[in-house]
Amino acid sequence: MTATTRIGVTGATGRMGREVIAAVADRDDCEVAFAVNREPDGETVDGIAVDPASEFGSLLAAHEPQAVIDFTGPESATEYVRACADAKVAFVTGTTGFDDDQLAALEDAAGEIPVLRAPNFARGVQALVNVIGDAVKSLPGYDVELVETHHNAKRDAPSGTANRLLSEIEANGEFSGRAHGREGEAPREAGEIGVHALRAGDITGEHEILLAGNHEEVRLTHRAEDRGVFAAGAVDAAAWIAGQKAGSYDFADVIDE
Ligand SMILES: NC(=O)C1=CN([C@@H]2O[C@H](COP(=O)(O)OP(=O)(O)OC[C@H]3O[C@@H](n4cnc5c(N)ncnc54)[C@H](OP(=O)(O)O)[C@@H]3O)[C@@H](O)[C@H]2O)C=CC1
Ligand SMILES: O=C(O)C1=N[C@H](C(=O)O)C[C@H](O)C1
Repeated sequence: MTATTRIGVTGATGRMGREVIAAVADRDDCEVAFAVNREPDGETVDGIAVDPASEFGSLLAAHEPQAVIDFTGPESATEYVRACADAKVAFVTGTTGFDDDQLAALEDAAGEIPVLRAPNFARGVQALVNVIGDAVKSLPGYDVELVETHHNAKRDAPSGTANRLLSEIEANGEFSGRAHGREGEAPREAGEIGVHALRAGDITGEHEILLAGNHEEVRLTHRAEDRGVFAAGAVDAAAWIAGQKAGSYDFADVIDE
């Protein structure tokens, strides 16, 4: 008999929180231990009662989940990870837009519990992260432009995924800096990476990297067609992290195992 991973869900009434609860229900080896949101109004999601975030600490103590899955905002994720560290519960976050202090808080917690942070839980994006460095290395001197497109309620720009891809690109080529959007009269500077964030409608999430030079172009595109893809990856991560020791992990650790 496989052990059941009991999962606490934050941001439960948000776009991703709802998907996470549905993804947990799709699996035989996981269950929702509890769900919270900032100020729920007696809501339920898929029959699960959503409690106020102010009760998070006492819910951890009462339900003893093996992991928490968080898709909220950087400030609240930082508060949740501290409470998880105090309760010795593993923490998986897909939240993006962390500043350096918030990233340091996640690192601190990772000294006490397993913490997995991934800006994108789609397996296709992980594949893109794996190959983009080689593509850039193979095409030195080519112009690189990144375009990410998301729904009109997304707060952070560029997306967390874009930042992750940009780190890989920068680590594998000679670039002078990032140019965010463009206007005015100057031509493109050699060595800059163009970065463009589009926000429109309910687009789930698209990332495209264009490499152009030598009278040719290469376009590497990932398009998420459904948020369920991200949620399924996050639940895979929670099931995996429950057995890990304290430390910082990313989605590649889950996929590579
Ligand atoms: N890693 C990945 O694969 C993916 C990552 N994301 C990231 O996940 C995050 C959430 O995205 P999404 O679900 O679309 O956003 P939503 O705004 O739809 O949901 C966020 C939820 O978190 C709650 N929340 C926000 N701030 C707080 C707080 N301070 N305390 C308690 N609860 C809070 C919100 O509550 P309220 O309703 O009260 O505002 C809301 O229910 C974003 O950072 C996004 O970039 C998104 C998709 C995939
Ligand atoms: O906010 C979103 O919706 C998404 N956010 C993540 C990001 O910032 O990269 C992942 C995905 O693209 C959807």
